[in-house]
Amino acid sequence: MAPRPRLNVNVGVLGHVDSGKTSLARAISEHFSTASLDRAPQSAQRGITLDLGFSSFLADFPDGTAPETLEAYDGVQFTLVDCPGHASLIKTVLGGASIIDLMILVVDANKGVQTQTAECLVVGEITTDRLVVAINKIDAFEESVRDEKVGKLTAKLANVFSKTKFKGCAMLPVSARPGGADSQALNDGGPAPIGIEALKATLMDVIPEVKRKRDGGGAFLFAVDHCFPVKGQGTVLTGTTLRGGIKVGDTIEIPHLRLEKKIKSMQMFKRPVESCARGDRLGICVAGLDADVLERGLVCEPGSVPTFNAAVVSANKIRFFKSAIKCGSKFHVTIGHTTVMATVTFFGDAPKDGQDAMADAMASISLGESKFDKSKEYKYCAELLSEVEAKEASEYAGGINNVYDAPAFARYALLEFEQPITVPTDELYIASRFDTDIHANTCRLAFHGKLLQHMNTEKDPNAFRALRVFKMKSREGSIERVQDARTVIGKGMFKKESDLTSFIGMKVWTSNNECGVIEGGFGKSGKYKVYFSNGIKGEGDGKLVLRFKKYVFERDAPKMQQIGL
Ligand SMILES: Nc1nc2c(ncn2[C@@H]2O[C@H](COP(=O)(O)OP(=O)(O)OP(=O)(O)O)[C@@H](O)[C@H]2O)c(=O)[nH]1
Repeated sequence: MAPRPRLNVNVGVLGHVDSGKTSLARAISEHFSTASLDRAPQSAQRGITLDLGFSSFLADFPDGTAPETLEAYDGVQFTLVDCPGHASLIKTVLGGASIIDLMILVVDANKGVQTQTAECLVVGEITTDRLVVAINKIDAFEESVRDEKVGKLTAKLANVFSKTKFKGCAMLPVSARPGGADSQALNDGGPAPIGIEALKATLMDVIPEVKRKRDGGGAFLFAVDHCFPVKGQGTVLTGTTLRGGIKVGDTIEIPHLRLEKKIKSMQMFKRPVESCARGDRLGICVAGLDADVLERGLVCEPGSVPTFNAAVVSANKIRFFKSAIKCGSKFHVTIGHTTVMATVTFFGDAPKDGQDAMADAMASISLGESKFDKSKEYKYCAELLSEVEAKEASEYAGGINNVYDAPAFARYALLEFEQPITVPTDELYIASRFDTDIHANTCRLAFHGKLLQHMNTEKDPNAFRALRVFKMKSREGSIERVQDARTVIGKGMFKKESDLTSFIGMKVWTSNNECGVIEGGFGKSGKYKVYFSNGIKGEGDGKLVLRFKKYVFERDAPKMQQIGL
């Protein structure tokens, strides 16, 4: 009989430099190993170090307390992903974003919220629904005042978090390493960590949620965090299954190398397995692969990960980012394990047909946060988001966007990458500014979102034709005379030499809000005929307004330069 699988829960451990992330990850694992010393047969399975930055512990259900729903599993394993410095933090966390089930945000009790605490919080908001705050180093407070000091800090932090989607999240005081580096390690008889059991009990709350999340299909996708040769066997790729599953004998692809390999064997927690599922930590063994060619990266079902150099994305500003974000500027865009420079063009939702709807749409777009350069990007609208997976776009805007307390902030962007990238098409991304001119103590994460549509202009020079991003334009003229009950002759909108052909069929409004259609030119002086199918009741003040769309990517779509409403 095949061994039962083990449910794996992935926990990102994030926080400001020196807040004690590694000490905490170690304390949780060490504490467990120490506690399990008298249960020798299992101890080998506990506190296994899976890879640099990855450690783990087995959930401990005292006899009879394991939920029935977990019967199909051979226990629950928590994998702690200790995220180090800032740059790698984003890569590590985004690389595994879809598998991080919850995040422990470590806050130094003596320092409170620091710059990177805020950055980590942003990463958490983007990538996970569950957050537990570990207020570390509480040993630094005298025992007589500890409760009072921790209480005050907790209240302060609760206020900070109340503005995020983690409002009301658990906050637990801990000391991962009482006395700090100067004290003896626990193994050497040093003081025991404080608050670890309570923290672990809180982590256990997430188990039912994780179980539900694991039932996901899709093409196999695997985030490799380590690659090494094993003598006589082949090359082993260790990592986390982001989605889908595979079996021994299946073929996998390393997409950025376009290299396909057959799976010889697989291991989970040091035991051979025949298949795997979403969320599993796994070692995949293949033959004939040079371990040096792949350090971190993706493995997928052959052909399921495309290469492209431009993408339409949803875009949400990160509220801690203080510099201007402008159309045409460049950002570092991190998608999975890939970071590449991209030029960005922002645009908003397309207005609905009709004048008022258009005014509404423009107004809601301009309600966004003030640091965007309003003179430019607010004028851009996209009409084909329905063709650009609008469903996903709206779901996404509805979910993530609310995090930022700016419901009207939903917008989209075109990212033009400096090099082609090979990443899954439904990934999250974060755009950041790592330039030196931005001082390191400000948030460098500028905006984020999800890939909606990808394009490869190297392969298809007309790729932007599908992307109908436009600016709203208007022209004003006046009624020269009413020709009959349904037709007026207008003037003052076009020059004598203008070619009116592209304006034929476009809608024109009177100041009474009656709508007619340009039928064609009239005479040779730039005059035109406007036909009102319902008849024209009155001239109003005699003004005629033409509103039309002018396409932003006209260089690629000359025929779509402008279209009337
Ligand atoms: N007093 C005290 N010191 C602690 C505690 N936890 C960690 N430290 C000390 O804080 C320092 C930083 O701890 P680390 O665990 O390396 O912190 P980190 O957040 O992983 O650091 P980076 O990975 O470099 O960002 C070390 O000197 C630890 O010994 C604690 O509970 N109390």
